[in-house]
Amino acid sequence: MATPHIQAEKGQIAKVVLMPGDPLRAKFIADTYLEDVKQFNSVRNMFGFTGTYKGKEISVMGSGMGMPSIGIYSYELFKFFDVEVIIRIGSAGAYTDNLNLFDLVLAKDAWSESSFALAQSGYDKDVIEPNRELNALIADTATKIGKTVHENTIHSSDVFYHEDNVDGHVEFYEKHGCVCVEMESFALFHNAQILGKKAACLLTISDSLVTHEVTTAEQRQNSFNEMMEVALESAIKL
Ligand SMILES: O=P(O)(O)O[C@H]1O[C@H](CO)[C@@H](O)[C@H]1O
Ligand SMILES: O=c1cc[nH]c(=O)[nH]1
Repeated sequence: MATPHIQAEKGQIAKVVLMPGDPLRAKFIADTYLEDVKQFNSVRNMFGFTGTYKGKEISVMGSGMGMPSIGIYSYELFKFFDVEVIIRIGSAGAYTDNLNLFDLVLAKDAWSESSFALAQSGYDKDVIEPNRELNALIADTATKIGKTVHENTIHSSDVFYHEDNVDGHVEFYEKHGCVCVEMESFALFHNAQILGKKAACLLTISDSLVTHEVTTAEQRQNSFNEMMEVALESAIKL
């Protein structure tokens, strides 16, 4: 049955969903990698598609930016559409010069200042883990297809633009061990845990807060092929 934000019937969404923030990246993945594609959502232009990859049914859907947004979509997918696994595939800003543009990071866990989990379920800690078995599968898949992934703690932030009087990338790296920043995983991992489902987060470095190198908006939409291939090759083993 459709929810306020997803206009699909249960059987139209696969058990495994790949979830970029950008709905146009979801469309790019469906157009580039999936066969027999059917669109299942266009509410608020948050595009969702189901198709097959190497014969396995997979869905791909945008999450929007930030925890309130992915909090809604991931909750509805897990709770009302029987989705079992969500692999977020996002962009991230590097907090260390050990990471270069286009490097892949697999979130070992997500540290956050967000009140999302506290408000949602009373969870009062600031770190949440993804599903460990799913992470092991993704790391193993990456190795098998010749891609390097850095498995580290990430910062899942509520804020894209910080003022100078509060902690910035140096402090997030030194105090909390976060190697890069994105804005959704903490809420995704939380929803997966409270609903007994599985989630992971694979990221491509799109810019560096240390060196100030950046990728373009077009590259962020279309050029994250290595991450997409690791996610797809992992998804067919689930
Ligand atoms: O590229 P996506 O998946 O949107 O991820 C990152 O990019 C957005 C900020 O530009 C935030 O959503 C952040 O998490
Ligand atoms: O959340 C994000 C994503 C990419 N780059 C950043 O600086 N922040």
